[in-house]
Amino acid sequence: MDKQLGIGLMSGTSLDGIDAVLIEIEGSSINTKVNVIESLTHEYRSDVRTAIKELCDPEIASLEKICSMNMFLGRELGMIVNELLDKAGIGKEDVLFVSSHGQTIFHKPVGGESRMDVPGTLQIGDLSMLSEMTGITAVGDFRTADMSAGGQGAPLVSFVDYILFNNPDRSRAIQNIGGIGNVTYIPRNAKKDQVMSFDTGPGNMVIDEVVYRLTEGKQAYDKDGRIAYKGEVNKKLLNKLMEHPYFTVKPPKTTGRELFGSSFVDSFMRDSADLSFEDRVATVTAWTAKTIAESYSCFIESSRNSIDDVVIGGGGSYNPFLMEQLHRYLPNQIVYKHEDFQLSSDLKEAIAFAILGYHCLIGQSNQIPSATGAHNPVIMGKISHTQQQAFQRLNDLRGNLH
Ligand SMILES: Nc1ncnc2c1ncn2[C@@H]1O[C@H](COP(=O)(O)OP(=O)(O)OP(=O)(O)O)[C@@H](O)[C@H]1O
Ligand SMILES: CC(=O)N[C@H]1[C@@H]2OC[C@@H](O2)[C@@H](O)[C@@H]1O[C@H](C)C(=O)O
Repeated sequence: MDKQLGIGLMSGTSLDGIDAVLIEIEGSSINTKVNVIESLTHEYRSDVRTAIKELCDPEIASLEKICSMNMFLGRELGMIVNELLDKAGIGKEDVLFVSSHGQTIFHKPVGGESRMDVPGTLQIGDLSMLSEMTGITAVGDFRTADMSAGGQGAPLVSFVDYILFNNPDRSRAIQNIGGIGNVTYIPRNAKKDQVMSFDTGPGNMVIDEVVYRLTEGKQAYDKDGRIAYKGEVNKKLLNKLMEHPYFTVKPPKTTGRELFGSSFVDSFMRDSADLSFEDRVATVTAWTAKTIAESYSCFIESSRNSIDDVVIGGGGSYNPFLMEQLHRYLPNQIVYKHEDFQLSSDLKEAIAFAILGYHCLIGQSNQIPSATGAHNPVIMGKISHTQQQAFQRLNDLRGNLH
């Protein structure tokens, strides 16, 4: 089959904005080959970020605002795709698909007591709007398919980590530090069903919120760890933070703003009231690193499993204080960044969702049940065309597949 052009869009839980990447893709599953052609990052305006953050809080979110934001983000995604194509000098008629993660506003991987209280997840940024704005087939809404098969609906990037990092001689933990942290563990020479994955806990989410509050909204994150470097880690508070019940839950497990969002930071602010601004930031940053390292020793390392390499990605890899702490807590592993493997930490998830979307279109499973806890493999994703020509391009590809 020929190489195809596709676009991946990632709007992650840190709410920093939207990453867009134009790729060339060929092959499938473990033989997938990807080449990045162009990319861009669109930062959310602060009013958009605040509005989305409100939608993540069930106490203040309204149905009307969720519906409007779904269409608004679909339009934003469409504008970004059109901008990316202009930048690359490529016309929509040459692009097979755009695959979008969507903006998670709620994620509940485990149900409750009542019959109707089943697991659910919602990623907004409407696919019809995206397809209509671009004239390209849009793919998205991946997580519900995994949940339908009994999975946690995350981490989905595990499928792509297995393709990119599987190695005959090295066992690897691929660690994303976005809003939330998640890891994919790939033993040496792993078969797909030996891959394990789970959310380790907070990524930058708590650091960002603490910085945002203490700078009264002037700073959205601790750029280059500058604030943390000026502080000291408070051991007593660090140990108290480690007592959060999420860290004792066995994988597969996922989390989000529901556990580590506003209410969590409210209690952190109370518990740390007598510390300086810098000490508070240093402590949450060290804690973030420690949760990652301890999740490996509790849930990955055993008499059968060991980790040779840790490969850090996501925005947290740009925070040197956080990276130093990770080195400190992981003395027995070689700690790399995605860039050491010629992959941009910023773009990795957008590339990953392009790969997931492509597999959906060609009808191949794009998920690893042992990673998400699903009982069987599924093809994740939903497809929207809105325009005849977009549908026709996909139909031609499918004709070539047979
Ligand atoms: N130079 C930097 N110094 C410190 N932190 C940084 C730097 N650059 C990025 N970050 C952190 O990375 C975050 C963004 O990370 P990323 O884009 O990986 O998150 P995401 O994709 O939204 O999250 P997720 O993977 O959870 O969905 C920012 O909010 C910030 O905290
Ligand atoms: C529900 C949701 O959006 N989860 C995200 C979040 O952000 C990081 C972590 O928690 C991860 O498990 C997941 O995203 C990545 C892209 C994934 O599914 O692999």
